[in-house]
Amino acid sequence: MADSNLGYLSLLVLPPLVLLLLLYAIVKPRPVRIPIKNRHVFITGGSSGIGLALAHQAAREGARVSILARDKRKLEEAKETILLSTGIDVAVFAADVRDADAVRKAVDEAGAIDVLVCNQGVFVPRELEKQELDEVRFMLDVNLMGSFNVVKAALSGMKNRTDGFPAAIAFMSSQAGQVGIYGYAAYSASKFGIRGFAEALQHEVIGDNIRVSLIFPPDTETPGLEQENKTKPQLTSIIAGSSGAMKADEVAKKALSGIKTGNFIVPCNFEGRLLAIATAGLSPQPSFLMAFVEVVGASLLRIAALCFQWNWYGCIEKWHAQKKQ
Ligand SMILES: NC(=O)C1=CN([C@@H]2O[C@H](COP(=O)(O)OP(=O)(O)OC[C@H]3O[C@@H](n4cnc5c(N)ncnc54)[C@H](OP(=O)(O)O)[C@@H]3O)[C@@H](O)[C@H]2O)C=CC1
Ligand SMILES: CCCCCCCCCCCCCCCC(=O)[C@@H](N)CO
Repeated sequence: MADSNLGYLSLLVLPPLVLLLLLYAIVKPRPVRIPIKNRHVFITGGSSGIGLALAHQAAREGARVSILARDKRKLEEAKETILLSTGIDVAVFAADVRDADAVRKAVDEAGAIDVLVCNQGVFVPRELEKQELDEVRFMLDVNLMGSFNVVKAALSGMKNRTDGFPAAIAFMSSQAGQVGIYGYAAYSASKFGIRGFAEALQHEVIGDNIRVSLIFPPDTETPGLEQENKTKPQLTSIIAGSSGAMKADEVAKKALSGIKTGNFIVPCNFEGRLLAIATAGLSPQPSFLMAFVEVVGASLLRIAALCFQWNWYGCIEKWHAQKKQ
């Protein structure tokens, strides 16, 4: 009797244990700690919202911080508030990420970067039928091509660093970069594009001990969101409301801790963790425990994903029915 109980027990315990061991052996790139203190953190879009919160936090943790954005006045304001609250003097660079030469000049002047955060972003949600191609191009240029310009400018300096510590390149994506959403055709495309960029880039920079991170925030209270909300289609708000809103400070905290642990996928809230498992795909995963959750959770989360789609398509149908009345 005792023997058969033991048999059942081992049948229950052994498979997950073997799976855990297997995942422990195979996950790559291996886990790392990326130090921030006394290192150069360069943040694009660091004059407002999430980027500004991140600049504050990095400065508070003893990093040397540089921020880049277009508007000189906002940059100076950011510099002032960070100096007041942390005593750290951040370097500011006025440039448009769409201008590759201006970006290169700023990055050269700033000096070799240890932690690069491509956070700049623009978002104008609108049905594609009502959106001009100029607006589509604007989002793709700033969010996607802009990130290429920044990484291209920073890469050789990052590879040639001499302190021996691992470095990081992080991208501020969005949950709209994990699932396409009504009103975000261009925006989602720009953020999905960044994911392909990041996955490929990680292959190319791992040999230089550089870790790539993708951060996926939900709606976050920032000046950008306030602006966006003025013209957001109702259905966009309804669907995006499936994920709870966050404060910029909270997102910055999650982002920085994800970057420091070298995680490729960095979710920011509970819904974000579900999304990360549901969309794990072929992304790298340094944590064997997270890999275990992904493997075990995959089919269950596919069902959850289909329930969300059922709900969203229901909202869209209802909205169309109301419009017809
Ligand atoms: N807020 C939200 O709900 C969410 C935001 N995100 C992402 O987070 C990032 C930051 O968003 P958020 O903080 O809300 O945005 P904000 O609009 O508050 O700030 C955007 C920052 O990017 C800079 N920026 C914009 N365009 C350019 C450009 N062409 N060249 C250089 N800098 C530029 C802005 O400065 P300036 O205008 O002076 O250039 C500003 O510093 C974006 O990538 C966004 O897509 C993701 C999910 C949710
Ligand atoms: C399998 C389970 C799934 C779980 C939940 C799915 C929830 C999806 C919500 C997506 C919200 C997108 C917000 C985009 C915010 C943004 O980027 C704009 N504010 C522009 O900045």
